Amino acid sequence: MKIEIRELIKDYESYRALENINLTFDEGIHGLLGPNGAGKTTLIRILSTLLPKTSGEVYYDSIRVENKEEIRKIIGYLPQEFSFYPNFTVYETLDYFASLSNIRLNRREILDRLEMVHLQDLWKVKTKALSGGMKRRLGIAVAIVGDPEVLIVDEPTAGLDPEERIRVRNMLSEFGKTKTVLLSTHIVEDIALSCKSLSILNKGKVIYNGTVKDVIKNADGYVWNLTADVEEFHQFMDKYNVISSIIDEDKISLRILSKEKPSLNAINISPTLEDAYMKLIKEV
Ligand SMILES: Nc1ncnc2c1ncn2[C@@H]1O[C@H](COP(=O)(O)OP(=O)(O)OP(=O)(O)O)[C@@H](O)[C@H]1O
Repeated sequence: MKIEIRELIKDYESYRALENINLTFDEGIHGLLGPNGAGKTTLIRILSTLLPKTSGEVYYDSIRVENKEEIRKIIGYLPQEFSFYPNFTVYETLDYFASLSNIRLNRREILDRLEMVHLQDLWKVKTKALSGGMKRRLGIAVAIVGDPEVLIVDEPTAGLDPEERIRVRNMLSEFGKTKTVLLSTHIVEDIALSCKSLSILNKGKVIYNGTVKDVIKNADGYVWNLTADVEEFHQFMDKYNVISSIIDEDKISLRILSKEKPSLNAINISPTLEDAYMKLIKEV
């Protein structure tokens, strides 16, 4: 299913949170990346019919986003913050949310869905006993309970340990094979490892829209590695965008974003998605 966003504007009273957004998403996983306050949650809430837009158009194929009832049948949404009844079991939780969406599932179907998110062995466990990652996976099961065409997820891996992050990413990849998935995050690595395309938002505007590969190419020639002593380190920090610094005995190894070579001993290195993202955000 295709999501088409045209000239979208969102104002919170006098504050413009989204400015002329034009984006199109179809099957596969699309990343939405941006610093805090960029407007990602605002965009996602508009796409999920939870927030009215100020102007512009949003279509799911030919259905307008104003048609809330129809859209809610098409999308599954996993917000950043959510909670379950603590004394419900995993099984009861999924059963309950399915019935809220007027979806009738038999026992086998509920267990099958729990298997999709690798929670089948925990079906009898109360949700209050689940870890953060397990809760997030149950959240995904709830979001996809109606087998939606589109899945919208806001920061699904925040606060998870590396193993759970991989699990959640793999689950989204599996779903994205045939459906449209919109993944909002500020974790650059999640995008690098799972998304076919990427939109970067900053201060309410789209500052990049394209493939992960192309945005990395944009940063070619801009990333430098050099070593400095403590005094030089402070000078570099004042003058350049320093992406990272690692102390190695009495020297400091720096990763710097710069159009020009920052020092004689600087070596040009291949950019990562994080470098490319920082280059755009810092307007280097
Ligand atoms: N209800 C509101 N009233 C006024 N301003 C708001 C409201 N909600 C959000 N904003 C402002 O709109 C801007 C975009 O917020 P939004 O939550 O969409 O950003 P975000 O990219 O999702 O950030 P985060 O990663 O911190 O959630 C921010 O400056 C925020 O302060």
